[in-house]
Amino acid sequence: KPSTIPGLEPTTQEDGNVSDINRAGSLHEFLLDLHKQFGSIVSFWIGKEYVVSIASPELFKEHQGVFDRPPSLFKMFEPLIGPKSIQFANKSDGRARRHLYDTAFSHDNTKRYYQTYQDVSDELAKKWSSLVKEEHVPLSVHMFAYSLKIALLTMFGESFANDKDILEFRRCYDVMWAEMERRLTENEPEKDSPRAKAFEEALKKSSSLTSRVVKHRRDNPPIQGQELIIDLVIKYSDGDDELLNSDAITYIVGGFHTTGNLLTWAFYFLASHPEVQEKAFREIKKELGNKEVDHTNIDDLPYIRQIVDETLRCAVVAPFAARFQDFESELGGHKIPKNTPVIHALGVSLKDEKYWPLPNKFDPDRFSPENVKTRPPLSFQPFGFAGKRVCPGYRFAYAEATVCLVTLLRKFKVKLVDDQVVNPVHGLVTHPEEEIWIKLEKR
Ligand code: HEM
Repeated sequence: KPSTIPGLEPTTQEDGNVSDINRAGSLHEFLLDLHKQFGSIVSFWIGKEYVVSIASPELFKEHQGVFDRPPSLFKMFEPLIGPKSIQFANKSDGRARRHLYDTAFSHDNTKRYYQTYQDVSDELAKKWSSLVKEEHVPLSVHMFAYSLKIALLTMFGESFANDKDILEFRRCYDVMWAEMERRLTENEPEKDSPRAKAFEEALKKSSSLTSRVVKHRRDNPPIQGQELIIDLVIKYSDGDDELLNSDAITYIVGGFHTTGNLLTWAFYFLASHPEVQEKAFREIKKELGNKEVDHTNIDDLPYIRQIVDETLRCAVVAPFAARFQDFESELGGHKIPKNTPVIHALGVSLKDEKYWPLPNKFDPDRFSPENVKTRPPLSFQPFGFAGKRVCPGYRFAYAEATVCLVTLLRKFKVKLVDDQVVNPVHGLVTHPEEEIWIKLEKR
């Protein structure tokens, strides 16, 4: 045993505890069980690799300065985001990229995206208005269309404003993402199999869409201070097109898949908790009247923020992050062998009964100012917490979700279609197993 950390012996030499993870349904559910059994620091084996997982504010604090991410745990996403993606960049390269790229999502720069959030929200509101009464609406289809359009417009610019390209990108993306999720539990497909070919074709098409945007941005550089993430990636990659494509797709994937799911879960919770929906509506009416939400008044909507926070917690939108150190270290009084991946079990800590009684209950009041004061800040870290490498898009996600919620909730009551069983699937991001169907009533 490489350390004194409690946990599992490998079930088989070859797979370690992979069969146990598959049996649990997902890494998140496996970790929920393991931490319940052994405490806030645990160990297990993925194949022949020894892995540690932590899930408490105290242990998170000890890891707060660690930047490097273990490449092995996210390897299966390499075909989609490319080996040179920021996801895999460590040390000075990773830090330099984050330093540059983060400027696109700084507090000041996020202000300029509000108009896009609003325009795309208005488009969706118009579509909802045109639906017939009692029509069944596929919630995640609508939320993903919304979040993809926003991601492409704000990160790639207006040259991607064409709905045909957005739909084409979406189609490619669905093929690629479905293949990535299959690879979590199945082997890679044979080289020339239909599955492999479909993946390659989708990747080629989406890359050619990206290349067109890059050419357009190179030919029409933005004025200083107006750079989007794509311009900063072009700058950093300095002619390395593989890096350029990798980081461009990483930001689109990071920005659209997560927020699409956040909004899907938010509307699902609101539809199943009409009293919360009414309270949100009253706040919007009282604080904004008919005004749009923007950076000057978003803080006047604390209850909407509570709903977003409770959605991130209760749905566990992103269940984990991870770090490693290339030297022997100590954590929770245990020695950690060098290069051991340490999972930050964000999702396990978001369901810790010590801080979240009845953890599966959706209750935005957990985030009232009085209740927030009773918990350590590291008990709620849905965007990660370590090494100045938290999710770069957290401000973006809050603002995008708020504009969408305000625009739609002030115009519609959202209800669930009866008799649905909604089950979460916890991959790298948590999504519903099947489509969630809603009905709309005009206010
Ligand atoms: C509900 C919304 C979101 C959630 C829950 C979420 C969650 C996360 C988490 C947990 C990480 C790992 C952090 C770590 O390693 O400590 C991460 C990384 C990342 N996120 Fe997000 N994210 C969201 C939205 C976004 C948005 C809107 C963008 C783009 C603007 C984005 C882009 C990224 C990127 C590029 C990384 C990797 C950064 C790096 O390697 O340093 N995410 N996100």
